Amino acid sequence: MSTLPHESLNTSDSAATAMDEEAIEELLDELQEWTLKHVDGISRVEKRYHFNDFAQALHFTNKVGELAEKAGHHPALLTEWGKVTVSWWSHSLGGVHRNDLIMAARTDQLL
Ligand SMILES: C[C@H](O)[C@H](O)[C@H]1CNC2=NC(N)=NC(=O)C2=N1
Repeated sequence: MSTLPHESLNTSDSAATAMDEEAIEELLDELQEWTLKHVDGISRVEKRYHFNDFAQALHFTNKVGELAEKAGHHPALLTEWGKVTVSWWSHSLGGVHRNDLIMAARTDQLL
């Protein structure tokens, strides 16, 4: 069982380094269907969720938005008919932090 969904975000400066790929992949093993992507040279963790129509996809998008606002950590969200793509990375670090994996786990719990 992954502890990720129950962890608090670490916002201290001493924790402000992006994870290397091996460490990210190890944590991704604890999650379902999240993958490591690179966009413009920046790592992110990404998952596509499937729904029956646009309204359900939009509802989920808004729930992710609420989660993000509460945490003060924000994803990229792409809402389409029947699907939502959620991408987490830390803009300030230009890469993936453990916090992003925690947010990924919390996103799964919204379903
Ligand atoms: C001031 C504010 O906390 C920062 O701009 C936050 C907001 N949300 C954020 N979200 C993400 N994913 N990465 C960040 O670096 C980030 N920075």
